[in-house]
Amino acid sequence: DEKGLFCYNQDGERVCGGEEFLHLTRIDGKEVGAVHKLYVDGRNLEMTTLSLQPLILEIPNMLTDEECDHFISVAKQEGLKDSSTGKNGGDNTFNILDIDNNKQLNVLEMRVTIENAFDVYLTDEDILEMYINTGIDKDSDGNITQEELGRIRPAEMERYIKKFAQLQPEKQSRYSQQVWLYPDKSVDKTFSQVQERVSEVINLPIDVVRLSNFQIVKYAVNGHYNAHHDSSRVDDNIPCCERFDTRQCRVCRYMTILFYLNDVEEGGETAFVLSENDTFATNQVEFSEQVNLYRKCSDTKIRVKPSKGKAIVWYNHFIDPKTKWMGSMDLQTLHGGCPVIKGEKWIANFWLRPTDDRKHDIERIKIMQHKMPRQQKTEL
Ligand SMILES: O=C(O)CCC(=O)C(=O)O
Ligand SMILES: [Fe+2]
Repeated sequence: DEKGLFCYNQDGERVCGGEEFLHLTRIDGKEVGAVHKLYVDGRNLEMTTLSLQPLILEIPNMLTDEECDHFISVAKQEGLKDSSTGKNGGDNTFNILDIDNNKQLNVLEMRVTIENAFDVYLTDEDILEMYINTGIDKDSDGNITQEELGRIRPAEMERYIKKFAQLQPEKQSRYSQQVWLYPDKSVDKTFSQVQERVSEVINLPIDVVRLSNFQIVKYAVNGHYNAHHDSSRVDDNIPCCERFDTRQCRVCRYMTILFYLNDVEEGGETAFVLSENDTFATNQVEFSEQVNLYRKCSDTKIRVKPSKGKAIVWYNHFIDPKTKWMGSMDLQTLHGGCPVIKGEKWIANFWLRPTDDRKHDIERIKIMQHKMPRQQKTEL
């Protein structure tokens, strides 16, 4: 029945309609500390507003202990691999960031150059040590001239930095292991059940919730993830990666639902770097020391403590008032994972992936519905 294709829950009622019916929703967080009580899947849940700018909501016990254990065991079965941010050289070229344009690199400029090219966060001491070990700073003045830079080949530099990052993995921007689960289909009962629950709790149509990916991440001691955005700025010239399979595409994730799968003995909070009253330019912060949660975690105002089964939810994008679909990115969602101090930390990232192209997303949903007949709740 074409007319009943798209359904969502409204005040506990399931309502369905045609294409024009499908829309994105955004929860009204009301005020910080506001608690919204829910009864879902036979359990009482509470959703608390942690912040309005950016909008962050917390739902303790959204997953049961059994569900958490299940996801960890599936992840272990599939096998976890070292995470990477995809920004770690590889082509033996990199941009030299001579910020003051004086044709030489001071220690700060070298630090930023390396961060940008290899995603490795060195201290000033590490950089001076590199100068000594590679002999690049011929006159030992701490400044690298063009001539001195010419003494080292990019490949050699890359090898040095990579070796360094291997020996001190906490200096990478992201130090964790991960695995993607259930690409496209929700063959796993627990997973489809969780999708249904997410749809009810955040009041988003199940079909939109199913446009998602699911990633399990494990952090050991010192594991962390520097502050970043989960999505990207809207850019009409670059399509979302879901729309065209081109190399030049951007990651588009309307929402993030982050589940904590275990209790962490110490550390491992999720930190939001830009909160409520910060009026400074978010563009600047992205490239400042503040993103370096490995060193700066205790400076952040909003820090969420992991707790088994808890979910935190935030909206990486606003809703476009015209299209009622995914609008501009909320720059204040800049966040990351603080270093684990004791124990290990397991999380599941559940990324909702509508793009800024509503028409195309409707096609994606139709294809998905066609491939995967809607399961009845009683079968789950
Ligand atoms: O580990 C955390 O608390 C945050 C993880 C995160 O931001 C991510 O995986 O994108
Ligand atoms: Fe993230």
